[in-house]
Amino acid sequence: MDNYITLADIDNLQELIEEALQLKKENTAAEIGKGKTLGMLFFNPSLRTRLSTEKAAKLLGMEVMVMNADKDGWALEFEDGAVMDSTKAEHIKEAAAVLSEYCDIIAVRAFPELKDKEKDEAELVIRGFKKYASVPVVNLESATGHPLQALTDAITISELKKTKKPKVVLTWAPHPKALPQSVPNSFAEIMQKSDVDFVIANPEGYDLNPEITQNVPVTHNQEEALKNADFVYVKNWSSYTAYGQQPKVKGSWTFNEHKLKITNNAKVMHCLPVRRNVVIADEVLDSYNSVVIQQAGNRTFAAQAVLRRLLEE
Ligand SMILES: NCCC[C@H](NC(=O)CCC(=O)O)C(=O)O
Ligand SMILES: NC(=O)OP(=O)(O)O
Repeated sequence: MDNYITLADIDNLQELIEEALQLKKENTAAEIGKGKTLGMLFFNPSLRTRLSTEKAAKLLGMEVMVMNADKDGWALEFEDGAVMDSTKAEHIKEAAAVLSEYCDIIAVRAFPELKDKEKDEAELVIRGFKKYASVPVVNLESATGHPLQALTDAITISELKKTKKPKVVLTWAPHPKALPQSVPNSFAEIMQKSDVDFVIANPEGYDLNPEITQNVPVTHNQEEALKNADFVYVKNWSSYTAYGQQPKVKGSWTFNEHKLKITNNAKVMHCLPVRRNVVIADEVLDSYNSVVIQQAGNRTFAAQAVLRRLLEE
């Protein structure tokens, strides 16, 4: 593996899932990362990604450096040929090259601004690092994807499934803020690479990028979709068509006990952080059906499997 920027960087998903589960079982420190450094740059907040990736790197024997790039770093310019006479002090060309002098792997989190679809889809930050770094680059959630989260999600489903081909529903839920499509995009992508019966339920106006969802059935009827579900992945996202906006929604989409009862006693997933009683009701999050903590725990092993692949190159 040369980089981990999108799920297309995984050549054999099943193998990577099995490796991660093996790492979970072994839980022993390795030597492969000895003398190597992971540098993580965060342009947005994080709890899980930051700590699970740091833990994963340390389990592999790596040193870790973390920077809150939005607060502590120089404002970066990404445009080629820019005349830098305004607020941006450093160009990505130098920043990525210099980081490559200090780090053996660079990992970056950079959310979308959700104002300009074309700009967000250009993935200037993560692609800028890829272009100008001379070491592997890892996506810690970018404008359009969160592949470490998706790998974790696939690992968790693989661990918990009771049938060969479980029914998995990705359902939209309300949220007070406009959120990225990154998590649902990557989840939809990884489910299409998995042996599952996959359906997406979202209100009108919230269909994800059709280039990502492709032939996945999309329904605007949440209750219909939830019937017989073995796994329900609850997540809010802002509109893709009315880009970054939050069009008015009919009915209640909060995932509560009533919705859970429609399913086949489904395991309930969420990437976290979750707004309780807006996205998912307490009665569900605090029930046996919720696997969000196990899911977050698996972030370590997903990151460990990916970092190990990158170190092996
Ligand atoms: N990395 C996991 C989710 C990150 C982000 N959620 C958030 O920003 C939630 C913030 C809040 O609830 O205020 C998202 O949906 O992509
Ligand atoms: N799920 C996830 O990426 O969590 P953080 O935003 O806390 O890293």
